[in-house]
Amino acid sequence: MIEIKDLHKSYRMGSNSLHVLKGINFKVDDGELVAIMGSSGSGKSTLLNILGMLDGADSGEYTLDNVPIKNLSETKAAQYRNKFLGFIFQSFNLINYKSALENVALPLYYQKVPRKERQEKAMKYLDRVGLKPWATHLPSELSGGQKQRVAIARAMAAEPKVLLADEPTGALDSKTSYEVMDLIQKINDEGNTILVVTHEEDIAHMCKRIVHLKDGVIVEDKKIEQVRAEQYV
Ligand SMILES: Nc1ncnc2c1ncn2[C@@H]1O[C@H](COP(=O)(O)OP(=O)(O)OP(=O)(O)O)[C@@H](O)[C@H]1O
Repeated sequence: MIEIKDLHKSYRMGSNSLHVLKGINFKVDDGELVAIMGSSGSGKSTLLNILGMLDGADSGEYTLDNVPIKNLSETKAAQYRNKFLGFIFQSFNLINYKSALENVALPLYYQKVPRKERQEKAMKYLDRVGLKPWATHLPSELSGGQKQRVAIARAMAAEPKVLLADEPTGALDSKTSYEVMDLIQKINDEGNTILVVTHEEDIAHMCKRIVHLKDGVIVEDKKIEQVRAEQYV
């Protein structure tokens, strides 16, 4: 599904350059649930932004679903991003003046899905995350965990091949974090490929594989026995 080879990324700061990713190699197969761990500044978000096609690498190869992501035009990149990738953020990134249902339907609107189908699909995914009764509510009327579940439904609505989650539990208390991880595990059980950036050990152990970044290189990449979140909710 994902393959990256010798990926490098530097940021320019005045006359200085900060080498953030220093030759990253890894492969993610269909159906994996991977935690990307590392201390602050190790390059996790930089890597996720490149995987999410929100930013480009300086050198190296990135192949997503057998498509080489290099030198794509803005339009093509946006098309691939919408088709292949769903995003989940720490701060939910919901639109405050739109209902839960409208938030979930939004990516479908951008994909020009007809209105009726949009509504049906959005409701289906809202139901999938257990929030059908909250469809007409605004984000301000939802708890943090519910907001993240709406964001997960929104990420899933366009039926992407990969879900990329950047600190999805970072703004939540432990119990709510485990509820969100329970949902992420169940979505993964259904065969979806998911990458989760986290600096929390317990959250990483709820994935099936941990990739550990340190100073822009992968220092460890191991499959693990998954801890199920369900027992803590
Ligand atoms: N747009 C940018 N311009 C310049 N430097 C940047 C930029 N984005 C990130 N950096 C720097 O690159 C390094 C890696 O940042 P990155 O956000 O990828 O780390 P991270 O592991 O995700 O950290 P955190 O856990 O704090 O989010 C940091 O030193 C950061 O200051």
